[in-house]
Amino acid sequence: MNIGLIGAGAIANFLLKEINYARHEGHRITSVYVRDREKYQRLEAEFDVKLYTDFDTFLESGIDLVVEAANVEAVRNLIPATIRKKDAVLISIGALVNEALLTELTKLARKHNHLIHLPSGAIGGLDLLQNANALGTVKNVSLTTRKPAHSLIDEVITEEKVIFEGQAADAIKQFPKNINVSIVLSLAGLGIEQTMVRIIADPHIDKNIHQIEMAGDFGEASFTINNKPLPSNPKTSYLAAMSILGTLERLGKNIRIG
Ligand SMILES: NC(=O)C1=CN([C@@H]2O[C@H](COP(=O)(O)OP(=O)(O)OC[C@H]3O[C@@H](n4cnc5c(N)ncnc54)[C@H](O)[C@@H]3O)[C@@H](O)[C@H]2O)C=CC1
Ligand SMILES: O=C([O-])CC(=O)C(=O)O
Repeated sequence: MNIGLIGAGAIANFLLKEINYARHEGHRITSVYVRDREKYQRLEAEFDVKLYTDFDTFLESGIDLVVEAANVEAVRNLIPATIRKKDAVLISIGALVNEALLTELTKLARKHNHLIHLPSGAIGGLDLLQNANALGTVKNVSLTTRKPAHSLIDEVITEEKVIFEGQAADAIKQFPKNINVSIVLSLAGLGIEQTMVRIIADPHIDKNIHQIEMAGDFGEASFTINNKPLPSNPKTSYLAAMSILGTLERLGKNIRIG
């Protein structure tokens, strides 16, 4: 499968190394869409890819699927055109807090017979949540995210500080680079208004910690994910990048788990 990548930052570089160097069977990144060709020119030789700054030409470059690893604006601006022509894997899932965009993408995917894959990113438990809510009987879902203070705020603090408490709908608007996980959790469960989020800036940790609690007629479940950050962008967890790889690997399988 020839993959087209949007973005050339921390997650994109992880994917280029893992897919094109390790030569994952059946997958290869062949095209990368960037806004600044000069800045990323070295990638062409390093990973044997072609860079594009024109999005239509990128979409027509012989790719089978698009992976977005850029930001929420890129999802808003580029994925409607993508989904008319290709399947897509999105990681800046926070963009889907916009219900009009979510509806538009759902309609386009159905009309053009394409799939939108939303990897579980830096969290887990989404299979359990969807199963537990099969009868609509999950009552509460909450996420507490704790990150190193410098990833979240400019202020220097010596004690941990709760910097957000409220609905996922508002959390992603205030922290679009840090809490995409709250939106995939919302989409898997109770929606953006009923999924409650707390964000804590902690000056004493070096991991991105996500704690999920859920309760309903099925019982209760809780998950804590202590994520190592990606060295090239500590806001982003290593697992988030790996979840795209995992999603791509599962595409070709005839047995689906979960
Ligand atoms: N769902 C999840 O669990 C997670 C999602 N994320 C999200 O993944 C995205 C990528 O993360 P990183 O690679 O760590 O960020 P990064 O900041 O290292 O890289 C983003 C890259 O995208 C490029 N970019 C931005 N807009 C673009 C556009 N319109 N077209 C082409 N390139 C564009 C930037 O120039 C930059 O090189 C971010 O939106 C981040 O918030 C990050 C971690 C977890
Ligand atoms: O990588 C993480 O731990 C979570 C993150 O940045 C996001 O959800 O946007």
